[in-house]
Amino acid sequence: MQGARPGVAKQARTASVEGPTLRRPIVLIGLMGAGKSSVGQRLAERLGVPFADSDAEIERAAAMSIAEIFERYGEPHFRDGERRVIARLLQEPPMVLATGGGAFMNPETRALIAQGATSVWLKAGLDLLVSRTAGRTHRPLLNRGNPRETLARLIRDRYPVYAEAAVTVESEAGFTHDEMASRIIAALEAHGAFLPAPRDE
Ligand SMILES: Nc1ncnc2c1ncn2[C@@H]1O[C@H](COP(=O)(O)OP(=O)(O)O)[C@@H](O)[C@H]1O
Ligand SMILES: O=C(O)C1=C[C@@H](OP(=O)(O)O)[C@@H](O)[C@H](O)C1
Ligand SMILES: [Mg+2]
Repeated sequence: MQGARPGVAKQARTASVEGPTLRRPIVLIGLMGAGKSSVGQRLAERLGVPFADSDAEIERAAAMSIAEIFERYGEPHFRDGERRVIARLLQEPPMVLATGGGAFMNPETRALIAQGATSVWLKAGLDLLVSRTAGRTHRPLLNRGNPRETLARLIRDRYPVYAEAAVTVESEAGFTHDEMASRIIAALEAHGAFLPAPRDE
């Protein structure tokens, strides 16, 4: 496996010096605006592992934006691609994977994540989600109707399912991206998501 992916090789080389080694991939779940993509990137840097975002992977594979995929092929087509992309990424060496907000609602994806990864729910309240998604047009579900009402409905529908995540971290206003990454690392430590550091003697 050595050298298979630069980020993983770096993690293996530096684990005892720089930081903890992941037992399994970390999968970030939560609603639109919770910080999965941006905090996930920071978290991966801090852990010295690769980062992937299922939305970005789908866009790259389809060579079009998510909004275009929804418009041209419909949401079910997007969901199918999302399920396949996540299944593929979970085969790779441990990384931080940010998913799109709907991914964990798929029972097959949820089962794969439960078997092969540590899921982290970035749990945020309605006001924060509304403010962090306002003025952006790349999320098709929020481009129609009233975004606050849509997000409130998604909280009702999805939070009972997101609650199945292995770890929950509250995403609150006032915490920077880096502070959120620190909170996630602390929660992962408490959960036992890292291998014990090798002893020097
Ligand atoms: N802790 C934070 N502090 C400040 N801004 C944040 C924080 N977390 C997320 N954001 C911002 O909120 C927006 C949505 O975040 P994003 O990572 O795209 O969320 P998600 O992937 O969960 O939809 C982005 O502009 C991001 O920079
Ligand atoms: O919640 C959802 O169903 C969606 C969330 C989006 O990702 P983010 O949660 O990263 O915004 C993206 O996958 C798509 O627009 C659908
Ligand atoms: Mg995202």
